[in-house]
Amino acid sequence: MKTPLYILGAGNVGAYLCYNIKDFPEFEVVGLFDDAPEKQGKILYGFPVLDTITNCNSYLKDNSAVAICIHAPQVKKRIYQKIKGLSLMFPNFISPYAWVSPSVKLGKGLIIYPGVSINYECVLGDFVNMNMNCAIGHNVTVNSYASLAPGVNLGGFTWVGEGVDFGIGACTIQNMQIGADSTVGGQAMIITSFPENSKIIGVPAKAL
Ligand SMILES: CC(=O)SCCNC(=O)CCNC(=O)[C@H](O)C(C)(C)COP(=O)(O)OP(=O)(O)OC[C@H]1O[C@@H](n2cnc3c(N)ncnc32)[C@H](O)[C@@H]1OP(=O)(O)O
Repeated sequence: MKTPLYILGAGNVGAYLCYNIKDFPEFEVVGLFDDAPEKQGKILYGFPVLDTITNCNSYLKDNSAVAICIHAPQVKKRIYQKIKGLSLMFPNFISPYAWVSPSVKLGKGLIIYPGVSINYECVLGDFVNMNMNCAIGHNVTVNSYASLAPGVNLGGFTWVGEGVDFGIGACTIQNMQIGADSTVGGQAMIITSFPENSKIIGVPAKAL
């Protein structure tokens, strides 16, 4: 019997999971939740939008499987804080077309897209998203709620703080530290570490 799955977020990440749910054959999607008024009552990506995320608690029964399908780190964190008191499961959705070294430590609620490679002794916190073709070098730590857009490349021993939002194609050399809640612009090339709440752009990357 398949596990019923509730998807929080009917945007791009939710669409990815709905369209590719066959890659995770143990789950069947019951429906989505989204706070956008225009999405209410619609069928999106083949599944119904059941209600708002604000109202989702009343639908989620004990041991329901839930995927928080949101890119924005702060929004993911806020949603998890709202539902964490319920007895829910937060499975990892790691594409069968990704490569994850067996020595990687995995949190919960991960969404890892096709083409991602993660090398040995990395550590991923909870609710980390990695979009297509990210390449994560050895001994990298990516803390909870961080989101990586397509094609992010992290050098060995990079440390990514909680809630960092990495833009498309951004890179670090080895041993970099990116403070919590920072935003990294598309195509930034990071060659020095940055404190928390930085906005980082350019080649070589500088604080905006
Ligand atoms: C599948 C998908 O679609 S995944 C999503 C892919 N999208 C991304 O990766 C988005 C990443 N976001 C960015 O790169 C954004 O531009 C941010 C977050 C860095 C900056 O956004 P904002 O704070 O709104 O900055 P804003 O657009 O006002 O630009 C401020 C300045 O920075 C420059 N700038 C903005 N982004 C970048 C960038 N990635 N690289 C270099 N310069 C940049 C602008 O040209 C502008 O310069 P100016 O002041 O000389 O005119």
